[in-house]
Amino acid sequence: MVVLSRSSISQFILPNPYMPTNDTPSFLNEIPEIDLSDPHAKTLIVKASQDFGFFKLINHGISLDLIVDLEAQAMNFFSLPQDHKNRAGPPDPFGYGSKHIGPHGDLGWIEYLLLSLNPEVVSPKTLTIFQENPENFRSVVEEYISATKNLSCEVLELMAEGLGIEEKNTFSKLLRDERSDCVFRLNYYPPCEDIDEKLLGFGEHTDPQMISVLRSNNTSGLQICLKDGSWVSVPPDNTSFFVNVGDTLQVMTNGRFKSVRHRVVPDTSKSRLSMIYFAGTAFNEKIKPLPCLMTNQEQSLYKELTWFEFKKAAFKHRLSHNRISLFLKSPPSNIS
Ligand SMILES: C=C1C[C@]23C[C@@]1(O)CC[C@H]2[C@@]12CC[C@H](O)[C@@](C)(C(=O)O1)[C@H]2[C@@H]3C(=O)O
Ligand SMILES: O=C(O)CCC(=O)C(=O)O
Ligand SMILES: [Fe+2]
Repeated sequence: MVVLSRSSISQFILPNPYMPTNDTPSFLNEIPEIDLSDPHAKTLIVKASQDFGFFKLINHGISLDLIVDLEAQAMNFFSLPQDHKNRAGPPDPFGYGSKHIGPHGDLGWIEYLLLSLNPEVVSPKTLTIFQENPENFRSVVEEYISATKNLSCEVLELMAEGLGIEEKNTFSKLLRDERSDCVFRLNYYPPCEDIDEKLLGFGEHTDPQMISVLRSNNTSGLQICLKDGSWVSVPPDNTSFFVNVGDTLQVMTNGRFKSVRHRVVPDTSKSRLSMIYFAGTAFNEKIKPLPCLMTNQEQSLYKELTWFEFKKAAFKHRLSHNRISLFLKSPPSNIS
C-alpha cells in the first residue's frame, strides 16, 4: 500500500515558516460546531465563516453507510498495485497522483484521486479510473457527490440567509448551475514514521472555490491557520463534515467571510483518508462583491474576474500562493 519511500524524503523537506520548531500545534477545542437541525444554524454559520472561515457540521443528514462505503472503496483503490493506479495518472490535472500536488513543484506525503465534475471539462484519466475498477466504485462516488452537493447547497443557503440576503439561493444557484465547475478529491496519506516539522502531507493553502466540504477518517492531521497566524490542529471526527470557506466567497462577501488557510501533517502510525467536495461556480460567473451586501460608503476591496479568469491565474501559482491577492484592487507588494 505505501508507495512513498522515505529514501526520497529530501524532496519533502519544505520550508515551513509557520510551524514552531519545538512546539506541536494545540488542538482547537473551540471549533465552531453547527448543528444543522438548530434554528440558529444560519447565524452560527455566518459567525464561524467570519471568525475562522471554517466549521464542523453535525446532524448533516448524509447516511453513514454511504460514507463508510465510499471510504472502503477508496481504501481499496489506494491498496491496488502501483502500476494499476498509475494507469489513471499522472494527473492532467485530474486523475491519480502521488507526491506531486499541482504542476509547480509542490510535494506532499500523499496519494490522491482528483475528479472534475464539470461537464465541460473531460479528463481521459478520470474515465480510466472508473473503467478499470469495480462498477460500484463509480456508483458510490456518484451517490456521495450528489449528497455532498445537496449539503453544500444547504450550507450556502444558510450563509445567504444569515447574511440577510433576500434571495436565499444567491450562492446555491451558482452551484446548482449545470455548468458549475466543481471538483471531487480523495486524499490518502500513508503513515510516516520518521516525521519532522518540515514534512507535510498537503502544504498550506486556501481553497479557490466557494466552499469545500470535507470528511475524513479518524486520523488527525488537518490544521487551520487562525486570524493571528497561529496554526491549530482540528480534532478528527469521522461522523461529521468540515466546511472551509474558499477564496470565491471571501470576494463575494467583500471580505466578511475569510478563506481559511489550512494544511495536513502526516500521522506517524495511522493513515488518513479524506474526501472533499469543492463547490465552484460556472466558468463564466463573475466573481465580485455582492452589491446587496455593500453598505452605503463601502468600497469593493476586489476587482471583478470570472471564475475562469481567476482559476487560470490561480493555477499558475504554487499551492501556498496568496491567491486572493490576484483579486485585490491594490495588491500588497510583498506577497509571494
Ligand atoms: C498547486 C496547485 C494545486 C491546486 C492547483 C494549484 O496550482 C493551486 C490551487 C491548488 C488547489 C487547492 C485546493 C484543491 O485541492 C485543488 C484541487 C484546487 O482546486 O486548488 C488544488 C489544485 C490541484 O491539486 O490541482
Ligand atoms: O486532506 C485533507 O484533509 C485536506 C486536503 C486539502 O486541503 C485539499 O485537498 O485541498
Ligand atoms: Fe484544501
